[in-house]
Amino acid sequence: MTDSGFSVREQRTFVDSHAAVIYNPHSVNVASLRDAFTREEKIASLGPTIFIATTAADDGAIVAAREALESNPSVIVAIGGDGTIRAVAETIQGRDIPLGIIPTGTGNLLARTLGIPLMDMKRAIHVALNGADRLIDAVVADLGLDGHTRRHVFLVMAGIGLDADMAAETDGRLKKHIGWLAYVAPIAQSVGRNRHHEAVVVVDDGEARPIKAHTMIVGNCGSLPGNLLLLPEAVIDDGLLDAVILRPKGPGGWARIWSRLAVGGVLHRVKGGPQILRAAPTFHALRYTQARTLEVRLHSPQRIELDGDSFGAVSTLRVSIVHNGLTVRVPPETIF
Ligand SMILES: Nc1ncnc2c1ncn2[C@@H]1O[C@H](COP(=O)(O)OP(=O)(O)OP(=O)(O)O)[C@@H](O)[C@H]1O
Repeated sequence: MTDSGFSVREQRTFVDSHAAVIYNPHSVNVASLRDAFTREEKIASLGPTIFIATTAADDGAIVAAREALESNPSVIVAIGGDGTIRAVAETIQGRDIPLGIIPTGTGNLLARTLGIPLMDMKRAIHVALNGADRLIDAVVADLGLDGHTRRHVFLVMAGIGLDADMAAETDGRLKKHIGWLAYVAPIAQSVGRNRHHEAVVVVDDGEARPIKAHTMIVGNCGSLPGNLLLLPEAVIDDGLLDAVILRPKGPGGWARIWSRLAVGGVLHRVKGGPQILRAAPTFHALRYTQARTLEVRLHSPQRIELDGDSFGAVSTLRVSIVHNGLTVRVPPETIF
C-alpha cells in the first residue's frame, strides 16, 4: 500500500486506464466527439481517451481494433453501424475488455436489442464510459468455399438468401441518404426472383436433413428495422442460436410471412404478446429452430451476410454459440 491508500496495482490501474475509441472520421464530428469523451472520462476517472480512425479498407475496423488493443485500454468503444461493431467485436472477443457501442448505422440492431441510446451520441458516450457491463453471446461462423474456411464472429445475425441479397445489392450511398428504405428495392427484387436454395442442415450434430428454402437466417437478435420481428425467441444471452427458414411458394406466401413478422413486432411490445405469438399456428413457409451449433451444406455456393455486411459466397456454413463470449457496456437500468 502507498500513502494514498491505493495498492500499487490499483494506483497504476487508476492512472493508466483509458478508453480507446474506434471511429470513422467521415461520419462523426471529431471535435465534439473529443469534447464529449473528455467530459465522460473525468466522470469515469479514466485517463485521456485514445482515438483511432478507421480506413475505407475492408479490414479498416479490424486494424483499428488491433491498434486499440495494443494500448491496453479498460474499454474499447466502437462508433458505427452493426458491421463496424461486428468487426471490432470479432477482434476483441475473448480478451475480457468491455465493448462500448455508439450506434450511428442504418439498422443498429445490436444497440436496439441492448437498449443503448440511438440518435443521442452524448448519452451513448455516457453509457460507453459510465454504464454497466453485461455479458452477451457471440457467434463463431466458419464460412467454407472451395476447401478453404474463413472464421468470423458475429453478434446479430447471419443469412443466406433475402438478407444476403440485401447486403450485396443495397446502394451504400443511397443508404446514407434515405436509411433503411434503401433496402426496399433489393428486398423486392429478391422476393420477385423467389429463387430457393437446396442444402443439407445439421442441428446440434444431429441427423443431416435436406431443405429447400429461399432464405436461411441464424442469429442472436430477433428484431429488424420497420418494427418487424424475425426471430421471436432470440435472446442475446441465452446460450442458444435462433434460426429461421423462409420458403414461400409465391406472393401469397411472402404476404403471410411479412404479416407474421409485423404482428410479431407489435405483440413483442405488449404484455402477454409473446405468449399469443407462441400459440399462433405455424405454417410451412416460416419455420424456426434453436440450437447451439448449426451446419449448412449448400448444393451450390450462395452469398452470405454477417451483421448486415456481405461476405461473398459460401458452400458451407458452421455456426456455434459462444455463451457469454463478449462483455458490452449498457445502460444500468436495462439490467438492474
Ligand atoms: N476513413 C474512412 N474513409 C472512408 N470510408 C470509411 C472510413 N472508415 C470506414 N469507412 C467505411 O464506412 C463503412 C462503415 O460505416 P458504418 O459503420 O456507418 O456502416 P455499417 O457498419 O456498415 O452500418 P450500416 O450497414 O448499419 O449502415 C464501411 O463501408 C467502411 O469501409
